[in-house]
Amino acid sequence: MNLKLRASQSKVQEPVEIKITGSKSESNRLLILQQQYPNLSVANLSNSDDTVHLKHALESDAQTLDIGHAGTAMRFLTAYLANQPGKKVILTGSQRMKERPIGILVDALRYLGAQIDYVEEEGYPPLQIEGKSLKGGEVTMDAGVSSQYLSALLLIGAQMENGLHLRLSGKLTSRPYLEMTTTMLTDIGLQVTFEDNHISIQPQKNIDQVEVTVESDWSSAGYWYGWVALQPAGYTVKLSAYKQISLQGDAQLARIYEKMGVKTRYGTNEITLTKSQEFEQPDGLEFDLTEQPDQAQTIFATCLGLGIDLKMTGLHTLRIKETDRIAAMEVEGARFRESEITSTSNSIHLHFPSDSPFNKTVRIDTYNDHRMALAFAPLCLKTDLIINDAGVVSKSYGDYWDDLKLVNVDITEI
Ligand SMILES: O=C(O)C1=C[C@@H](OP(=O)(O)O)[C@@H](O)[C@H](O)C1
Ligand SMILES: C=C(OP(=O)(O)O)C(=O)O
Repeated sequence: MNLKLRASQSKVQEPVEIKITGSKSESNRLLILQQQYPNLSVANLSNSDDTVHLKHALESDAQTLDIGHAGTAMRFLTAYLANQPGKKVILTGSQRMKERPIGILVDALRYLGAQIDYVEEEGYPPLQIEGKSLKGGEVTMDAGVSSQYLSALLLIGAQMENGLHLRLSGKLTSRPYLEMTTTMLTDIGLQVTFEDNHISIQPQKNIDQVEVTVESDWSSAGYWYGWVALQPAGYTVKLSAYKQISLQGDAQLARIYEKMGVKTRYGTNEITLTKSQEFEQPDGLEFDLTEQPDQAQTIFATCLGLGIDLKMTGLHTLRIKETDRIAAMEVEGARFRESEITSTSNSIHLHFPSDSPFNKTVRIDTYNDHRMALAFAPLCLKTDLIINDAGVVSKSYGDYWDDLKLVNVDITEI
């Protein structure tokens, strides 16, 4: 499905209210925990494809489980299934999933006694997993490639006879996601400590009855920050259901987007985003996104729209996500207006030699990456925009196109 988007900058009006589905990161952790601790109940689960895939995989008796493009589901299921005696499955995913490394997690699980074999290429899915009752204990893992490997192991930590003592080596990446995991474990009643580079989880097979409500997805809120940033002063939208104190690292969007003129007001379970009257556009911005990797495309598209020079660092995980996101930004970003875009293995620079106009109609590819479509869509405020394979958004935010219609974006299938 290819979509054409047209929009004009809105007059200041009564704010539209958008309700965004639950966080996919919180939901995916809770599904794995719920399977091991049936006393846990969950409200406001994400309706994203990734969460639905994980839920189906956990409920399935099939011998082959295909989790599509869902990276966290792949990593979390690998650890979970490895600790399920009697289970024998092949865990696989999309072609891209077969290119996303998993060796660090498999090595750690094997070290703890797991039976996992590579079906095709060493270090990559698909995996053949024969579940065992793992004893747990001490293990060291490289923390610099993906925090998902660490979270995967932590989620089964308390179910192992000796618990888990995890030592992190290297420079930790995506820290807020790891802290989300340790906090959630503590919140449901498990004993966890996280000091320096050492995380310990005490063994515990059962918990008391507890209900957790998933906060809405802050990564999805990012596209609304981008949308508001490109509007005239005074423009407002309301998003629910959000809290000021969040488990999600992307809640830092409120601080990040102040620099692009968006103010955040926190209400009861909602946030109000307003384009500031006082905003003076900076010539250039610089962000280290080691802790908010999923916002790279969003910030890039906003700066492209506003004409702000941008330097983003800390992007080393982007090359192994749904697509090589640094390469995708470089190629697709260049379609909008004259600019210089350069990159390294872990950074991207956007520079405007002059105040260049937008090309009349722009068509972008999305590379099976939801965040390419989600992040670039607000640029329809600047030019008529055609998004190829726009259905990709369902990986995290399937209601996006309907929500954009609420703010008067004219969307047609072409
Ligand atoms: O644990 C999680 O829920 C996630 C961790 C991050 O991955 P990395 O740790 O690989 O950067 C993030 O990019 C991903 O969207 C979700
Ligand atoms: C990187 C992402 O997801 P995953 O790694 O779970 O596929 C994402 O949603 O941006």
